[in-house]
Amino acid sequence: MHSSPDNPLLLRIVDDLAGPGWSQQSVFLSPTLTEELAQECRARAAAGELAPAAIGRGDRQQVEEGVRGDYTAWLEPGQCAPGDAWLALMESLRQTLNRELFLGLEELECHFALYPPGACYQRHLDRFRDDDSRTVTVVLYLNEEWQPDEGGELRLYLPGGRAHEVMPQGGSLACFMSADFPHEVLPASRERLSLTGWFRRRAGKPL
Ligand SMILES: O=C(O)CCC(=O)C(=O)O
Ligand SMILES: [Fe+2]
Repeated sequence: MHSSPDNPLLLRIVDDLAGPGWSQQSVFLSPTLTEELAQECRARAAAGELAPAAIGRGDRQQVEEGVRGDYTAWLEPGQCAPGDAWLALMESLRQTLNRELFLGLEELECHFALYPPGACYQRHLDRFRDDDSRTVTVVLYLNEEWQPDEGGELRLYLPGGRAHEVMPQGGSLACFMSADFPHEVLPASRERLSLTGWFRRRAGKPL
């Protein structure tokens, strides 16, 4: 798939990542595709295909619900049509980021995440101590008609002690440089669905 240099949403993300390093797009994906992805996530949950998310890596992986209470399943190419449409759009974003910012992003790993009511993900960085390949984080939200009093915000910790909160509204997108922004997911009063991806460089490459 070739990149689409004219997609203004992708160029806005490029500008934001080049500037402050993070981007919030409130209207990123069509309601139709958003709902199809939400249905795929719910179908996988109903089929028992979502697993409690672990923290850490390799043999140090462990499930700690108080730290991270979501359930996840990887999205791979060829699994479902809406998933493939999403991966194609992310491929355009990858190529645009490489062309404009020379990030050298080589691949995307992507999972559905379901947070039951009350689940959270405490403050963390999307990088492992022994692997710095995750370079850009991208989160698409799949929740129809999210209300401000339902919680579940992504809280991004910005330089200078400030924070920015993103409501997990369906079709909206949060994107940030993985190494630079500690963040957390606040508990919500309803189920919270998302599709989270990380653009990776080859492990061990200097930044
Ligand atoms: O769902 C979100 O808003 C962020 C999830 C997250 O931080 C992660 O999976 O690493
Ligand atoms: Fe994260």
